[in-house]
Amino acid sequence: MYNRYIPPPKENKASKPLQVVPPAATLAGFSSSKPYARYIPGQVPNEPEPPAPAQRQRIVFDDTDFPPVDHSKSKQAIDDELTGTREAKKAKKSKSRKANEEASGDGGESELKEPKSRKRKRSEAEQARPAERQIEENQDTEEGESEPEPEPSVADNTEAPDTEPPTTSKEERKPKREKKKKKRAENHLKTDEPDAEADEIHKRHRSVFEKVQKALQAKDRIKDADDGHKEDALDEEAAEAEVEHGLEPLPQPDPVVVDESKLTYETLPPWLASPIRVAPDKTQPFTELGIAAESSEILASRGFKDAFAVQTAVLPLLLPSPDRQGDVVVAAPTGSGKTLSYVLPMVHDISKGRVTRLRALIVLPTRDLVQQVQLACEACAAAFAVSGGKRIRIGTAMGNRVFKEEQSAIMAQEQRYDPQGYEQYLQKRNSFVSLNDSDEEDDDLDLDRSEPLPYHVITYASKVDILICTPGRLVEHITKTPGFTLDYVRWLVVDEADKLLAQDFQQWLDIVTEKLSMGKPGARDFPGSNKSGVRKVILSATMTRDLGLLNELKLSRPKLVVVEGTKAGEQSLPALLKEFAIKVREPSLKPLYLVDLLRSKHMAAVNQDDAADAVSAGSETSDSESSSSDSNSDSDSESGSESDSSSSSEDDHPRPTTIKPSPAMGKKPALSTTVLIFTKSNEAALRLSRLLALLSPDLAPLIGTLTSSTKTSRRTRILRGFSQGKRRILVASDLVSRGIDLLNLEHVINYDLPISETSYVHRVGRTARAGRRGCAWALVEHAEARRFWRDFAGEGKGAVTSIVRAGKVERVRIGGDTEEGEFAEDRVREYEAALARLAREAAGGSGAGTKERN
Ligand SMILES: Nc1ncnc2c1ncn2[C@@H]1O[C@H](COP(=O)(O)OP(=O)(O)OP(=O)(O)O)[C@@H](O)[C@H]1O
Repeated sequence: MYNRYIPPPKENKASKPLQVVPPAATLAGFSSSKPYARYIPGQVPNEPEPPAPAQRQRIVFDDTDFPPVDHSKSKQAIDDELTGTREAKKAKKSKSRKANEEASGDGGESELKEPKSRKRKRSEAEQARPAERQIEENQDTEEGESEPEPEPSVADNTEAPDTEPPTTSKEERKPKREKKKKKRAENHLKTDEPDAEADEIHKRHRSVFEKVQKALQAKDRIKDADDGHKEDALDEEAAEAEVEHGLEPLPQPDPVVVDESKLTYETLPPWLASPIRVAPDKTQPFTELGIAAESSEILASRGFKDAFAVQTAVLPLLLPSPDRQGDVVVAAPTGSGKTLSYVLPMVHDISKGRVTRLRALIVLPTRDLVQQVQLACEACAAAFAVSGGKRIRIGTAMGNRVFKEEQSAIMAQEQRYDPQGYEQYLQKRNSFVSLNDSDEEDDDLDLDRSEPLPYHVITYASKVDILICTPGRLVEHITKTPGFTLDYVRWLVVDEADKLLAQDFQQWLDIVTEKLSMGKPGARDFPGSNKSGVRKVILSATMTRDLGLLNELKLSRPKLVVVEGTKAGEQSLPALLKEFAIKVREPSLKPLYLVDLLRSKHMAAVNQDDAADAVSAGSETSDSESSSSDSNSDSDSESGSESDSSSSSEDDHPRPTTIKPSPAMGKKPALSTTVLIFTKSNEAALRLSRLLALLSPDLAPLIGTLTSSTKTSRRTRILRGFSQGKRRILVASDLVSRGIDLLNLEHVINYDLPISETSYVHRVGRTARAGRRGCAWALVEHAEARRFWRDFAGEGKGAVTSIVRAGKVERVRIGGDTEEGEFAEDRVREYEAALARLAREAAGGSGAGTKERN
């Protein structure tokens, strides 16, 4: 807020060239749509000087170019002072000139030039004075000084002053000002050195100019850096915002350079420091890796023709070999085939036995993953049953049924004739009843309460060789299921290990490792070899770097397998994944950006070429089969959705297939590809899927919603519909971000950004699996731009991402109906109406915002 003094044009006064600078380059804090004049020191015009423009000008000065002036004085006082100063200076200069002439003996040539340039400088100084005054005023305001308001501009009264009216009246201020003037005049007279006061002011000017120059330089630097991605740089506004406040950049300490190689070798144990590396594109026939030809054929018929890279490295470590074998830790990208890498050798080993005992535990964090791994186990069990091996029985424990049902599905009880044992049982029971005289019923222990027949005892036996489970349910069986024992277990697999280790559900790991450390002699012997013990296989696409957590697993002679090109702590994305970022300019209209993306040309099938080959493992389910099973499973009741966990449950599970047009739809679907949209919460997923259906009714039948509260049977139905191409859009919370294998999924959209790099890797890793192509999209709001580019994309200042990718995240402009990216009014109205309807539905109890519809 200041008054501007605009000097009248001065005729016949040569001035330094004025360069018109576009408004974008205005000083911080000076915003104007008009161009302003800029003084370029040292630049001499070739053409005759144009007359000074009559309009108002902004002038940028070089602080060395004019003498400082006390702007609090009247014009007359300034002129007087300048004359005095000039005369004093003249005298001083002629003195020094004389001295110079004497010293240099140049014959007075410089004397001829000097008056001209001095004259020009003075003329500019006079012209510049008002602007200089403005800058000083600004500084004064910043410093909190209460300098008196300057007199209104002499030259320009047309522009109303920006300043607030002063709190004291002019009459009151006048005497004060006059006093000051007098004092200054006295000082001026008193001192023999008239430049002293001027020097002081000069210093202040210099400090202001230095600040201004620094701000300009900082702005130029940022502008230069941004030039590369000018148009679509999502973070450019954030960077500009830094400069616009006129803040000087604070001095920053030099970044600490971490010597990773040194760290790796000095601080990591050898097995972590020197992993086994495998090229990501390596493949090898299963027969070359020690799998019998007969079994390999069955595997091929199920879609597993050759071993994937990670399998070529892990199988030799886990299949029987004369070497001393140890535990295996696998850190490989999403969709690289980690599941088969442990299931194959495990089933191979167990199928050599005869008796069914619990030999293997596979621990996973979610029910969906349990079901998925069950499918892989079933496929491998079939492959090894042909070569005279035992048909492996596979069970699940994940809490999707009442506990008693689960108990009887994994444990069998028999009555065995044993009079002596029966006697002992009676004694034990009597002492137990007298000690715990309680009527309390505990349904969970029903199995234990079964009465033996007279002269018989009850014995328990495992119904399954492999138990695939969630950690919580495993602990329940260990503590509550009679006869459930880990004594014979010789395989422990922890998949999605970083998640399971970070969240120690019911101290599951302590309980399990304790049980595994005990055992009867010979119970853990591997058939056909002299080896004994528990083999541990630990896997994740985002393996933890926390040695403390890894130590809890009590690994024995571990080996680490990683995919080439990654270092300790890095997480690779699938090689055929392409990533895109869309700038959301108007966050309140974000759903419209999503609609536009779904409608854009980018939402096309990306695997059409190889679609015919892509029918994946075990995808025998035909459309007719699936539609009949679909109608059977329409009930949302959870109980009874699985009759026997040890039997094959293939019909209940989604099958990865290529996209087929659904006969039910009978016409070309509104979307030619498949999309998984991630939101930040269950509620957000439910709301977005409803909103999407309201905004694009033709997409409504294709949309499915998956949240952590979706019942298992409904979840299964939705996933099956998706893999059959009936549903093409899944809106989900992070529930499905880990492990879930939807082979026909081609696009992942991060509608809400994930909370961490790890979460980003798992989310986008739902596509581009098993050597197929896929695309990941992120809708990035302005406020999220910095985090997205730095943490996820690994671009820009201070990028610290641990994500390793083949390419770069591409910027794509999508959203809006006009050139400028604005949405047409009718679309905005339509959106607002949809929102209002959503609100009404939620308030009216139809629960659109919270209830699952699809
Ligand atoms: N050798 C193979 N040949 C063909 N397909 C395979 C092979 N191995 C695995 N697959 C398929 O690749 C897909 C991904 O495998 P899998 O689910 O094991 O990946 P993953 O590495 O565990 O991924 P995530 O880390 O996301 O859990 C599955 O559909 C699986 O059937």
